[in-house]
Amino acid sequence: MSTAAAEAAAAPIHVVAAALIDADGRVLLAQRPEGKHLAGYWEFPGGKVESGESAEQALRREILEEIGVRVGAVESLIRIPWNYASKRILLDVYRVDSFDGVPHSCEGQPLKWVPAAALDPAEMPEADHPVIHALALPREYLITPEPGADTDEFLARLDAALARGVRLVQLRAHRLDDAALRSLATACLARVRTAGGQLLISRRFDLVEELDLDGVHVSAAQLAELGERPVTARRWFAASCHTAAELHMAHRLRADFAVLGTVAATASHPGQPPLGWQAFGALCEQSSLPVFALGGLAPGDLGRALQCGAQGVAGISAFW
Ligand SMILES: Nc1nc2c([nH]c(=O)n2[C@H]2C[C@H](O)[C@@H](COP(=O)(O)OP(=O)(O)OP(=O)(O)O)O2)c(=O)[nH]1
Ligand SMILES: [Mg+2]
Repeated sequence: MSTAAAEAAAAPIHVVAAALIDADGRVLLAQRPEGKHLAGYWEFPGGKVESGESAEQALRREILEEIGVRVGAVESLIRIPWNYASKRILLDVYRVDSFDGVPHSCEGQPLKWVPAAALDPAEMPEADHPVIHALALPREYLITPEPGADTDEFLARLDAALARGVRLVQLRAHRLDDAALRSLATACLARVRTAGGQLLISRRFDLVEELDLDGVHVSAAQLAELGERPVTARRWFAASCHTAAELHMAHRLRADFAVLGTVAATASHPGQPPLGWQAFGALCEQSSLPVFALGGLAPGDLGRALQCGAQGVAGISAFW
């Protein structure tokens, strides 16, 4: 193979797609036509970026051509590198909340609106499964500090974070005995659920069903030991990662999202050399999972994280 041919073979097909969301929080899906790759599956409208076009230009063109609406502001949601048997794609998905016109089928493809919470991976292409998770996840992920003796103060801090808008929380309590952990997790769950949020527990996947928690977040060391996904599909399965190999392992074990760090230097992990934003961004781009940036960050770092292709920012002290 010539060098040019090898490069062409190595470059994935850049596909842009829109998660078009209406005022009721429903997402527009289109059915792929007979005779094409992934025929019959329901996809996000979109198509290939043509030469000379930016991703956003391609998105606007494809959406106008396929469903006849003019797209307003767009927000990058997730970029998914994916290998099908017959082709490699980079599925570049944007969230579109504002558009002009009523979507209609311009190319004969059936369309339907589906509530975001009811998107069914079984009827969508495999590359789209991480998009379903990205749509369901917020931009901020709060990880609690290790609880001290004062439970009331801990719960008051949690209430304050929820009042500030936090909706995804990981209870990270490694030093409590089982009885105290069960009791604190139950108290946290009630508060988080009242706020319309979701509670994951650090490491203890054995407690997820028993306490009806929303999921588990495992350490990188646990990830290496697990043979399979430790919770059912209706719970979150998240993993802490620091390297490309760990992100790959998280994907292989069917994790729903990852937390990647340490991005910046932190007082809590002084020995750990930070990745920096550039290396963080490069790892994020290679991963097909939604990835939260962690380590020495504050909620104000969200913009930077999104530029790197992250789902959002995670943190302990600055978020608590
Ligand atoms: N538009 C879109 N394509 C998707 C999604 N998920 C997914 O795997 N794909 C794949 C299917 C195709 O291989 C490729 C999209 O290309 P396309 O729609 O422009 O092309 P096509 O297969 O219709 O083929 P062509 O005739 O245009 O060459 O990306 C998705 O959600 N939306
Ligand atoms: Mg298309």
